[in-house]
Amino acid sequence: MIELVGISKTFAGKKGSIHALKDVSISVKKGEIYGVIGYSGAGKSTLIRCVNLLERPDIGAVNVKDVDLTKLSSGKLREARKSIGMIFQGFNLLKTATVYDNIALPLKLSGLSKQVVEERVEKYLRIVGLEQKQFAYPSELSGGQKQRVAIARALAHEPEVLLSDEATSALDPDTTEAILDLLLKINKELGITILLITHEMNVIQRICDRVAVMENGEVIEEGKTVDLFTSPTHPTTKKFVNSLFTHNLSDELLDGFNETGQVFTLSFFGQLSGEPTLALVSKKFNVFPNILSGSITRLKNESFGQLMVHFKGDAGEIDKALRFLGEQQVHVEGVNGSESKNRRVS
Ligand SMILES: Nc1ncnc2c1ncn2[C@@H]1O[C@H](COP(=O)(O)OP(=O)(O)OP(=O)(O)O)[C@@H](O)[C@H]1O
Repeated sequence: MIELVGISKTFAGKKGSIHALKDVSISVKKGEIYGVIGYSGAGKSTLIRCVNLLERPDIGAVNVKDVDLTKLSSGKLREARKSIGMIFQGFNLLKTATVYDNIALPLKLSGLSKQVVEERVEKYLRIVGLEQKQFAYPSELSGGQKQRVAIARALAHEPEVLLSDEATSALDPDTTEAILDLLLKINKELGITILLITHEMNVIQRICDRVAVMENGEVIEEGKTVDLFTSPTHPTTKKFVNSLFTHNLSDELLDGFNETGQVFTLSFFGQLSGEPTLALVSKKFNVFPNILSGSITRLKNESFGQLMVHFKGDAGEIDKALRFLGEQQVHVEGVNGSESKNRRVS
């Protein structure tokens, strides 16, 4: 549905040129929710703005529905953009217009009849759950309600693709959850493909099928969300994944545990808890696992858990236990407090 092929973008900065995007390629399939995550300055905004050519890449192709938008005349580009909706962190609503008019005015400008405009506004206000607020002004709405209006405005053009530029970044956690649920509903019920950018791993975790991690204008890791959670390879990806799990154990404590055994984080996917597997470990091998901390989180369709475990026992037995865990699709990493050295076992 969306294919960015080898796009690069350079801006002229005060201290020289800034390479915001360096040979970036991503491919978003029809019907999926694709997330791009990165820290500030990674190039996410530039990337998403290239998809509808709000920003024109210096080189590379921007294929949407198999048409390279960079090759289109301005008239054809205007037409092609109709299939791409966009929502923003700051909502971008007209302050002097009611909720109804915020959605209706762009439709009228695109030449739709009065009747179609009315039908669309009503339909999409219903979908975002704001029928009661049609006569309100943006200043009378909460942040979440403003974002719902912006979503209704984008959907009212009946796009096939929705671009979301940090749409939940200005919202509190509960409102973020509600907006993410709405995006899931839009994706599922209306079949709209969603490409979003975010710096929050919980957004990726909750709704994305696939994800690209960006740093310094490059995609440093890309794949299914579940794979990124279970086996992140780049240190930045590991940092994002670990941001969801707080084990709250001091380095001193971990060093102490490592003197009396070995500490590992075990990542479980698709099982509610790792405990049955650990019970098996202690039964099969001469190893005593002691859970130090743990948490379970939900990905879009499955659960993902992480346990920090202290293994006591003979080093050879611990190695056998780790091999066994690897065979059970449990990902294991050694944890050294003060050295924060990680050892991937499987
Ligand atoms: N119009 C512009 N002119 C000059 N430099 C720009 C412009 N837009 C972006 N940049 C620079 O390009 C780089 C990538 O910026 P971009 O906004 O795409 O990153 P980001 O990952 O979205 O970060 P943030 O989350 O802070 O917006 C940054 O160094 C930024 O300063």
